[in-house]
Amino acid sequence: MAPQLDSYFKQVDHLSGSFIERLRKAVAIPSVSADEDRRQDVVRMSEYLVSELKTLGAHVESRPLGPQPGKEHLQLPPVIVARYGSSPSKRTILVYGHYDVQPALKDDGWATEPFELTIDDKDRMYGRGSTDDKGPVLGWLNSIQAHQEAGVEFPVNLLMCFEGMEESGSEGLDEFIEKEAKKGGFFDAADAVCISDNYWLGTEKPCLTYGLRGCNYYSVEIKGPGQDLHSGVFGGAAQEPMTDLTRILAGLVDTHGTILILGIAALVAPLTDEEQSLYGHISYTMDNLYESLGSHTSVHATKEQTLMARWRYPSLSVHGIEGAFSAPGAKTVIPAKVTGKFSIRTVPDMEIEHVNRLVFAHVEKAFEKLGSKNSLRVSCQHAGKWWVASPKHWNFTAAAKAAERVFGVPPDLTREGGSIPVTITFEQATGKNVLLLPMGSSTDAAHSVNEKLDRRNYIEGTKLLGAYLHYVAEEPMTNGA
Ligand SMILES: C[C@H](N)C(=O)N[C@@H](Cc1c[nH]cn1)C(=O)O
Ligand SMILES: [Zn+2]
Ligand SMILES: [Zn+2]
Repeated sequence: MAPQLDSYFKQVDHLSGSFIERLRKAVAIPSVSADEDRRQDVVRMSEYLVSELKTLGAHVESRPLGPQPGKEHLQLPPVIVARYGSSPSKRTILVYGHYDVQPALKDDGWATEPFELTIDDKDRMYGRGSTDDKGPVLGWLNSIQAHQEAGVEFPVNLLMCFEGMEESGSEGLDEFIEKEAKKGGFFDAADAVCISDNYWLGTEKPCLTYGLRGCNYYSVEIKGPGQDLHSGVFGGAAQEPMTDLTRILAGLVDTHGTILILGIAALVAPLTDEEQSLYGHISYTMDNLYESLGSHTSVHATKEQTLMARWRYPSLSVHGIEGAFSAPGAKTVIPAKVTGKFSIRTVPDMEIEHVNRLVFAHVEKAFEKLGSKNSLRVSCQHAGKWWVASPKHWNFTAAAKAAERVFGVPPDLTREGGSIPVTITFEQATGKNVLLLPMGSSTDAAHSVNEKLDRRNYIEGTKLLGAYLHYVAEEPMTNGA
């Protein structure tokens, strides 16, 4: 099956040095979507992709999305759409990825410069965006190049959609996808969708992923004094926003991960016996978790509880406080205005608006109980829905064959604790099956300090993406295709 794959694999190995250079150039562009001052870099990253895709002979368009809602002085970064091949006799696969990254500063605790790809003696390639999501996005480009240089016919028509706001709620993308999925739109011809933007459960075994949690992201702003104050002069005389905020944040979740907001637990779909029986078969150990955590500070004692906590139950994380004193030293300041940030990862059957109502009511009641003269504003910054699909589709069968061919083991079927807000939009707008096909491993530290992608995952992952397209081309037209 898929007889030309060996030539393709050989060419990927042969080109591996230039693929790493491609990633090095991408990591060097600090395309942080959350930072207004970096918006030009996000645009520069889109231009880099356009130029690479044009060199590969793809048809490419950079589509503007207009001003950013709520920050009208800022233009949203463009969506890059591209097409490689348009043969009526081939299947058409739509792939999505994002070229923006999470913020990163060397002072956060990085061992190397975050925007310089640094490869250590174990072939770990450190750099912001290496695994999330520049490596996987470039994997598709690498795959095109290796086919060309190996003289192997590209097995499908490839449609690409690369966005620059995923780490900031995929602003503007839902409407774009809905429009382009309609008759005559750029994505109209898609037979299935593939997204490479999540991670293996461990470090050795590949995964195919059929579920994601959603994410509702909140801000709680508390303000009182007209400006920051001297705590010696005003401490005891002024009501302090930081005191109010920390008390509110402390009442959201307990040490064991239980969400303390009334009504949240009741929204979660009950666990069935059938679902419960799935977890024991997954190749995962508590040691895998400890390795990813870099510690033994887990909430749960067993792998089943841990996987369920990550995939099928909600979690609440407190992320930070804007306006609070956070530098080294001992500044005796009373901050005048502070904004706490927290998010809830949502699961079936939690609806975005219902969760919002419960959160707002909880925070407002908690603030009222404090009897403070300060003022409160609570809002949802962005929200994306959870997604669970059927893995019994030719799209998944093809990916499973590809994973086994490249890595020599059948992949695990997993869900993912993170969120990719547009996944459900692609599914609903195109009416086609969506597969998540991760490249990176559980130790990659996406969003954290020292994010990395192992050379093996990048190069074998490029083989995986290409092999998947070959097996897609061979799959019979069943299961709604
Ligand atoms: C899984 C994916 N690579 C990812 O990191 N997604 C982000 C998206 C996000 C940001 N805010 C809300 N969702 C994530 O899961 O945090
Ligand atoms: Zn991310
Ligand atoms: Zn991502």
